[in-house]
Amino acid sequence: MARPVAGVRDKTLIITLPGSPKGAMENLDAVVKLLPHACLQSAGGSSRTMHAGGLKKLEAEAGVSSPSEQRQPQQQQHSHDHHHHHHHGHGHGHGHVGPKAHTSPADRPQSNDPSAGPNQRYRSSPYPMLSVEEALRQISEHTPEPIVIEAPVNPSVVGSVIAEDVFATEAVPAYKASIVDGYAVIASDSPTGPSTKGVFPVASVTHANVGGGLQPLQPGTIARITTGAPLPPNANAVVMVEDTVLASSTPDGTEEATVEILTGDIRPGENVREPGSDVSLGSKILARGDVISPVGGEIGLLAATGNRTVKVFKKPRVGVLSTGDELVEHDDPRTLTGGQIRDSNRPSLLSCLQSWGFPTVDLGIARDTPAGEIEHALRDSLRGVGRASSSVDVIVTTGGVSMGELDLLKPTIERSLGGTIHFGRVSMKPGKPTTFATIPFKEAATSATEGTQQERQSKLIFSLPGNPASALVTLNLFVLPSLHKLSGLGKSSQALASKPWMAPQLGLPRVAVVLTHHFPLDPKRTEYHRAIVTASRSDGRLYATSTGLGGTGQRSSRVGSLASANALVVLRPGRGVGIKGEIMEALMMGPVHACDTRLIC
Ligand SMILES: Nc1nc2c(c(=O)[nH]1)N[C@H]1C(S)=C(S)[C@@H](COP(=O)(O)OP(=O)(O)OC[C@H]3O[C@@H](n4cnc5c(N)ncnc54)[C@H](O)[C@@H]3O)O[C@H]1N2
Ligand code: MOO
Ligand SMILES: [Mg+2]
Repeated sequence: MARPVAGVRDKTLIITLPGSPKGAMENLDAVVKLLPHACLQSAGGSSRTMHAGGLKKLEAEAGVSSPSEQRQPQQQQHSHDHHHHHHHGHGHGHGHVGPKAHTSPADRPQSNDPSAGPNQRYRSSPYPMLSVEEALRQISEHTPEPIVIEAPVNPSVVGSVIAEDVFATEAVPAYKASIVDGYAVIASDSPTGPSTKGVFPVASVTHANVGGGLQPLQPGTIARITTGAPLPPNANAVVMVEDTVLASSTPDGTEEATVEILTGDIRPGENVREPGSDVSLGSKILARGDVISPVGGEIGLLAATGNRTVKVFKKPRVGVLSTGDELVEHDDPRTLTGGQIRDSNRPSLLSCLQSWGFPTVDLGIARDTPAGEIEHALRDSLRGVGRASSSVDVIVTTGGVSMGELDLLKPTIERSLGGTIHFGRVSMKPGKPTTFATIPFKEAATSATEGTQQERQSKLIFSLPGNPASALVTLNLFVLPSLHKLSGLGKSSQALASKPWMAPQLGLPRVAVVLTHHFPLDPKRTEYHRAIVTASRSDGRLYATSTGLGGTGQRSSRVGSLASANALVVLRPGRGVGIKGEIMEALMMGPVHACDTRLIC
């Protein structure tokens, strides 16, 4: 309901906008086309002289460029929100200021309403171009705090982050246990005490799974024992079977009667694990912020200490939706016709998300036409109906975010779902039209920080560009850090404070790599060049080799640029090339290969 308020003081035009980002955008939209004109007027130009041909001169004096100049720098980074489309139409010689008076098509108010006709369609993007860093900051700011759940200790919990310190509910071992197979003995510390060397009657046999009620060991006797079995009362050491020989058998020949121990060097405690010596009862075994890794060590600790469940941060559920009339299921046996293409983004993105350990929901393909199909698919996935059996936390869509008339994601999010688009363009290659939005949604949840009931206010939507390489690169670059934050990664932990090298970072790990050849640079956008990073076996350095150079090698339609790639080399904008031998930053998407440096350099 808010309206922009405007006034002029001296030669300064002052406009106030409402506080909410959505309201500010809408209000700015309403006035932005008039701003150059208003600036010129407030700077002293009269409407009449401007339209009598003095406009160009005044524009030059006021530092406002003409429409043709305006189209050039669209890919530059902008430190503040401003729109481009408002400059279109100047120089057309209209008579009055105000939307109603516009006569030429380019002067008409522009809108993101998909049903708007050609007169009102945007001809330049109204979304400011953000730097990658600013886009990541927006994502971090609008990604909600993680939620705590109690999960069973089993392989499904791998990849989760511990939400509360965990303590041993049982000691390991719970009893005095033998470390070897051999004979439990009563050893002495004293040089004058009885020696373990000699022939001894074998009093009993103890296996690892013996129940209670072991007979105490009498001095002068020994007991056969297996690895891990409890020592009989009185026994304090174990002699390895290798240090003994059979002296005599029972009359029926089925058992040992006496055994000779060949060593006299056995001390009390030898080959014995004291109760709690691996993990003491009540000790802290895992700290808040620790990750339950696929290596198995953390699960092992939880299982060994009697923790049947564990408090972890809930992993976000991610829905993946492809959009576009041209898309055909990748496994459809029919021959493609016309402009049909295989939906490669969905299988590729779902695989990537699953490999990161997140539960996924395949939301299928939503057609651009009939109108409303995309909206319904998004609504269903948020409500947990249709293809999503329960509500998703994050939606990833591909396609429909650029400037085409069937690029419907942005208007659907804003107009139909009441969402807020935090950014709609990023200065990067590939991935320029990447869009990030939040949609209001209420769900009862337990706050990670308070431990109390609170409402999770919004769901996240990442609308990635349809071009396959763009979709996969932006999934890695933008969606992963958000999923990491939602999973509780990076939550403080005392254990981590003492091991700073272990501090988990959000998103892909960053490393320095040596270029094995020249890499071309984009003059304006930061490029995420798909590459294979190998670790040299000889000099301890990492080397990056492109997955494809030349005209089409890194084209954003070429998903093959990601086949065999394990890294994105970050190439800042510039002229010329990144030189062979230069050190650049790379983001690791997969494991490093080991190689012989001579093969690549
Ligand atoms: N006038 C402008 N046109 C374009 C701009 C621009 O700034 N101004 N940006 C270009 C860039 S950069 C990209 S990236 C693409 C982004 O396109 P959209 O996100 O709108 O995606 P679509 O138009 O739906 O499709 C683009 C391309 O990708 C193919 N596609 C879509 N979905 C899939 C899928 N699931 N699997 C495989 N391939 C898919 C689609 O068929 C198109 O070929 O816009 C440029 N245009
Ligand atoms: O920014 Mo686009 O993703 O280059 O093709
Ligand atoms: Mg498009």
